[in-house]
Order: sequence, then C-alpha cells, then structure tokens
Amino acid sequence: MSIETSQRIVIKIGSALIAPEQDGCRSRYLLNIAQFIVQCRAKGKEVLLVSSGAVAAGSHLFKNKDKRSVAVKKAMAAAGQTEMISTWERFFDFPSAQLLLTHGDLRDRDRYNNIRETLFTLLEQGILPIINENDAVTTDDLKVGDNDNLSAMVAAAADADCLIICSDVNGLYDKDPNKNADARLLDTVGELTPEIYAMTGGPTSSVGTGGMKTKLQAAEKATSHGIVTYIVNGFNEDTFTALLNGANPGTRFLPYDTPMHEALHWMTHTASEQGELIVEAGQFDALSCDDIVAVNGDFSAGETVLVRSEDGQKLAKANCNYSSCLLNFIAQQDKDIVTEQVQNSIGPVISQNDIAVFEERNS
Ligand SMILES: Nc1ncnc2c1ncn2[C@@H]1O[C@H](COP(=O)(O)OP(=O)(O)O)[C@@H](O)[C@H]1O
Ligand SMILES: N[C@@H](CCC(=O)OP(=O)(O)O)C(=O)O
Repeated sequence: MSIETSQRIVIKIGSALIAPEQDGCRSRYLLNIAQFIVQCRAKGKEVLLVSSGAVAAGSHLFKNKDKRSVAVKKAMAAAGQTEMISTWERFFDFPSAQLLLTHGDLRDRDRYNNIRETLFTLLEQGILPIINENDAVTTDDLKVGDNDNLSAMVAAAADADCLIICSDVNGLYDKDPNKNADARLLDTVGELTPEIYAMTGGPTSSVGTGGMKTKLQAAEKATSHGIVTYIVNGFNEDTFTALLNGANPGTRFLPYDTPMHEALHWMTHTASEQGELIVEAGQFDALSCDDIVAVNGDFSAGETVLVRSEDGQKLAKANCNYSSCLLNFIAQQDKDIVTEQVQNSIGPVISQNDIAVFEERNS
C-alpha cells in the first residue's frame, strides 16, 4: 500500500515549514511540497492542503505586543493567514480556495455536510482547497486546537484515502528523537495501542502546537476511516521523491480492514458531546423522555450527547432531538399528557440516524 494507489490525498504542513524563523513566510521548504502537489495532480490525484502557519507568519507584524495574549494571537492569525495563502498561491498555476474551520463547524452535522459539499465541488473543479483552523474567531470550547487532528477530520470529511502529515522529524520513533540519540524510527504501525501513544512527547519546535501525540490521534482518526496515514519529514526533499515513487520515507499507519461508516466515524471522531443523558437499564433504542433518569450539562436540540446507564457505562453517542432545558422541564411535569404532546410533535429523544453505539460497554 503506497500513495501510488491513492486517489485523494490530504497533506498537512506544520508552522515550522512555512515560517521557520517566525518572521514571515519563507519558500525554502515549501517549494518541494508545492512541486509534490503539482506532480500528484499531474498523475490524476486530487489534493487538499491543510496548512498551519498563520500565527507564525503574522507574528513579525506585532513587534511590540505581548505575544502570549490571546487577542494578539488571534490578530496574528488573521494577519498571517493572508500572507500564508498568498505564499502558497505563488507556487501554483491553478486556482486555490481558502477554508477556515472550527470544531464548532465540524461537529454540527448540517455545517459538516456543507463543508463536505464545498470540498467535493472544489475538487471537481480542479481547485486546491487550502484549509486552516479559523484561529481569529474560535474559542477554547469551539476549537480543534491543532492542525494534526484537523487534517484527519478534513481527510474523513473529504472521503480522502491518504493523509500525509509533514513534520520536522522523519516519522514516529520509539522515543523522542530530539532527546534520545538512540531513538529508533518505526516503519509501519498497524494498531495505535496505548504502548504506541506512550512513546510520544509534546512539541519541541517553538511554533509547533501538538507534538507527536496529536499526530497519533490524527492517524487513529484517519485509519479508522480507511485512510492510510504517513508521518514524514517535510524539511527533506527526498521525502517527496520517495512518496512519489511509492516508497515509505517515514512512518506509515495502516488503515483499518473494516473502516467505520461515514456517519459513525463523524459521531465517534468529530462530534463531541455537549452533555449526558442517564437512562434506565441500558435502554437507548427509541428512547422516550420517561426513560431518562438525569440530564447533565446544557445543550441545544440537535447537539451531541453521551448516553450512559445509571451504573456509568457508556452506551452511545448520538444527536439529541431535545434541548437539556426542555428535557428538564418535561421531567418536572407530573402530567403525562405534557410529555405525550411534546413527544408526539418532536419524536424520540435521540436521533437514530447519527448514532455511535459503544460495542464494549465500558465507562
Ligand atoms: N516518539 C516520538 N517520535 C518522533 N517525534 C517525537 C516523539 N515524541 C516527541 N516528539 C517530538 O514531536 C516533534 C514534532 O511535533 P511538533 O513540534 O508539533 O511539530 P510540527 O510543527 O511538525 O507539528 C518532534 O520534533 C519531536 O521532538
Ligand atoms: N492554526 C494554527 C496552527 C496550529 C497548529 O497545529 O500548528 P502546527 O503544530 O505547526 O501544525 C496557525 O495557523 O497558526
């Protein structure tokens, strides 16, 4: 399995490749990557680019400001984003499009479907989508937070079959190679076990956000959707020659033999629960208001909730057709007639269309 057989590739570029000196964008490392994108397209493959670097590209414009301030960082992202996009555009003689996303967009099923439609339409037209998190507007509870996970969510949304994460190291080592001279590069990873996660540490470059851990989370999200994932060294020209020749220049993560269905994958890996429903006796099929023992958290109708049994076991993750406020109101009514009327008009408590049922019912 190599990129030779892949048809739709997402390539993720870290900040250090774009703004190595945090002093505006530099083309030094981008040229190889841009050539790789051009060559993939020439071979008939579709490419999407997830590009970090807005904050690192914009920071030089804010010389006398406190760069730890959240407001300043957001402003840096807004200013650096235009510089980053125009830097990429200079390399291509085909059009590109900018998509700035937040987790708030991706975890809302309607907005997620709109994002999918937009990506498919851009690809059909031969336009290169360039995606980043919308750092200028996002808040802690609405952000993905790192572009490794974002790239995997985008790869799943775009129905891609290959994800390439370009880092500043050759791939996943058995320990941090920047701290251990004897660290050994792993060629292929079949399953992302806790032992594999234990090999990683945080970011080491001053501009990196996630470190190797978020790259493994991304690999898990992508491979469970059937997407072969590579972590490679984006600084090294040979990386891209090797990839084009069908070789593995870094660490390759094998896709699941039986990938998750799209809606189940979205519910498991992209949607995040905004609250919990505690239900009687593990019951969650055709759940009625009467089956609910407790409602935890504040959520609106249509948001995702975790369904737990009274003993704490996780049963399912699903979209709730009722707001927490309405469920609490119904619980306070002693007349069944109110519940009946509301249920007749809204229907079951959780949607059976978008539901992830936990097979191993452990908490
Ligand atoms: N097991 C490991 N294998 C490889 N790199 C690791 C490992 N554990 C920690 N790291 C660190 O992760 C860094 C890459 O993550 P990060 O700094 O976020 O870069 P990027 O900008 O490419 O996203 C490496 O420079 C390395 O020091
Ligand atoms: N969205 C941010 C980058 C976030 C991020 O994950 O950065 P990196 O670890 O360099 O891929 C930006 O454009 O500055």
